[in-house]
Amino acid sequence: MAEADEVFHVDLRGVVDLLSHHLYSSPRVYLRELVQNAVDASTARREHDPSAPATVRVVPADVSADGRLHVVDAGIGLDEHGVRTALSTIGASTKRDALGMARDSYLGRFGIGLLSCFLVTDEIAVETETAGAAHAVRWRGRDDGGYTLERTTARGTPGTTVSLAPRGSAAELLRAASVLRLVATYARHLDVDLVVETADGPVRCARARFPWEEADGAPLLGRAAAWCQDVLGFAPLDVVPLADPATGLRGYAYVVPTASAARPTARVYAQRMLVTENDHDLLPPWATFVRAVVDVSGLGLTASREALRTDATLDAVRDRLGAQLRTWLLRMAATDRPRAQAFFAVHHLGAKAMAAQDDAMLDVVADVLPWETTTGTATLTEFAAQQRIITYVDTLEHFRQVATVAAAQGIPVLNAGYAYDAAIVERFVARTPGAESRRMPPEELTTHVDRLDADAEAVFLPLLDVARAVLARAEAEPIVRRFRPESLQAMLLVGDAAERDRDRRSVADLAGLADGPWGAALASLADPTAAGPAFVLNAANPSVRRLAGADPTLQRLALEALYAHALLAGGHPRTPFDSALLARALPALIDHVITGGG
Ligand SMILES: Nc1ncnc2c1ncn2[C@@H]1O[C@H](COP(=O)(O)OP(=O)(O)OP(=O)(O)O)[C@@H](O)[C@H]1O
Repeated sequence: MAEADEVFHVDLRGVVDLLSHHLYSSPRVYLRELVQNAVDASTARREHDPSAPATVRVVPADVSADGRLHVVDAGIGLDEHGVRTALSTIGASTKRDALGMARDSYLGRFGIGLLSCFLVTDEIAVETETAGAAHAVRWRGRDDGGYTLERTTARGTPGTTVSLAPRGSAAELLRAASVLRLVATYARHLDVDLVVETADGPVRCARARFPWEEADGAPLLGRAAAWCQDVLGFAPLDVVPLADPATGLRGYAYVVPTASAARPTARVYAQRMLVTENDHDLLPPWATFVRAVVDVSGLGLTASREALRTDATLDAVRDRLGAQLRTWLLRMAATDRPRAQAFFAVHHLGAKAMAAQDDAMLDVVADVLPWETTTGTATLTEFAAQQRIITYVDTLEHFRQVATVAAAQGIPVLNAGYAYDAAIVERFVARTPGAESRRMPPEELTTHVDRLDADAEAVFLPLLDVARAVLARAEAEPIVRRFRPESLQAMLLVGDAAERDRDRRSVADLAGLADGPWGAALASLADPTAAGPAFVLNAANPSVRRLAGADPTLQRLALEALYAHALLAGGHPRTPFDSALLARALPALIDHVITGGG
């Protein structure tokens, strides 16, 4: 059989269903599409006749005489041929040029927007007329893909009226209250006279200016902040103007007043019509400290017009906007230190995320951001100026373990326990001539405290024996050292390997497996080289010295209480053994004291 060239067949009902019910996230978009068509028709007419009115009138279903919603424009209209080729052909649009490129002056482009009306109605009626036409055209399209077309008497003025009879479930969306809300959401910034008829008379709804268009002379932050409060619901800490001439983008990035780790959101308008209130692609992911509002003409939209199209242009715009935010931050840090400090106090996480990959930002963070150290608060630059080697611990837990003792001994240790900290320290050192860094394992602190001589240690040997028995299940090794502060009776130092080992035992304890065959399997996972946690008693502390001579029962109870206290003070994760000990240690000690040890 000879090869025949055939074309696809289209199941019209399926296509209409797909493009109306499944493309859009909500039936609310029907009004946006109708207003958009009316605005485009007005724009097209004014290209030939600049004095023509740019008026769009919406008559909600509960206000009109016939119970239907009407959108009336004085736009270019369609003749019979236009109705057949544009309105009755799915995917055809008059808003593209000969090459199929969307024209910048129009909002529409795909030739499917009208179908979104089938989300709220079973039939779309259009009455339309072009300038000087002998007659008008009435078209009715049904959601099964069929339509009728007839000529009607010309009114003598061009324009189009689209009418929708509400479908039961969506009727609410065609009533005045919803229409006003939808118009305020999507269309309040459009440059047309958009009027919604209500029972109380016509309401003018558009022509709102964007905050960057306000020219009332008030300072930038004040006037932009009012808009931000009104639309986004918060008072911004600062405002960063955004502009991208290549895509006609203008906007503001508002610095949010509270710390946030979420991806930055942008409220995006395209040619003044709202696209999305929640875009996550326009700004770089590290810009967690802002929420943006932009209007753009040169970025592609998805077919539902509810999101920016992710493509190379969007990637390039994102980079350029990121550069603008970065420049703003760097300039602020260089020229207005108090403001920069206020910014960093809230947004250190976002700034650190940037600094972890950007050298200029790293310099700012090193210079401005305060870090917690055992010798007080300092910037990285200050700390490095005092210490040749930056000693740091890289978890919060480790810092809690070492902070008191290191502070008392004057050992400078930096808390690099938050996200990005350790990476920033390493990058800073790599960029700073002569600087070095060293990550300190917490158990190393025992080498910074004084050992006792054999005679002094002998006094504590019986106490250490009791401690060993008490802490056998905790597998903590009791030792005695002399260290400052004298007021600290004991500390618990858990190193990396010991931490892993504690986790393993915690699992076994919880599952009740410690003594069965699984216990042996888990035990075999233990790191044989692991130094267990060190429970360090302070020989410089008077209570500990007295405890060395106390009776064994009091020693046992007091040691349990000291261990419990060290656990809490170090903020260590607890094994079930620890929890049980924590629950009983203090009550048992109190009991013992009250009953006089009897
Ligand atoms: N109010 C109107 N006045 C004049 N022509 C209109 C009107 N509404 C629709 N049309 C014509 O019908 C065509 C199809 O409209 P439709 O809304 O389906 O698609 P579009 O606006 O071209 O693109 P998009 O799918 O992006 O909305 C338009 O291109 C336009 O030619």
